[in-house]
Amino acid sequence: MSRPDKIGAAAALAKLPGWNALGGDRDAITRTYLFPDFNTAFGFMARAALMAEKLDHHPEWFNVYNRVEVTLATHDADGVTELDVTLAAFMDNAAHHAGLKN
Ligand SMILES: C[C@H](O)[C@H](O)[C@H]1CNC2=NC(N)=NC(=O)C2=N1
Repeated sequence: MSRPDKIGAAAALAKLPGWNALGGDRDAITRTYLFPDFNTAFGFMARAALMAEKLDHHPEWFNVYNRVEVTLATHDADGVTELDVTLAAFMDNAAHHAGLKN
């Protein structure tokens, strides 16, 4: 796949309410989702995983019970690209369908 162009966290965040810059010296975006329970959290992760495979673009994430912390960046571009915006928007939609609490 062709290498996507870096747009940077600030440009991505303008399109993604609810997301934040990771901070530090790394160009990445982050969001924490809270679900009713583990079942809904893991259902969300399963949907996101299938889309990640389809896009060949994968999240960094951490799950404890009903909480899923997600960080997105495009490693090949050393920062945030439109691929991250696409995956983030998909995850937001999936999270709302899964019963997002926050
Ligand atoms: C070989 C494979 O296509 C690449 O390593 C893909 C896989 N998933 C990826 N995911 C993310 N987030 N960034 C990448 O640069 C990336 N590259």
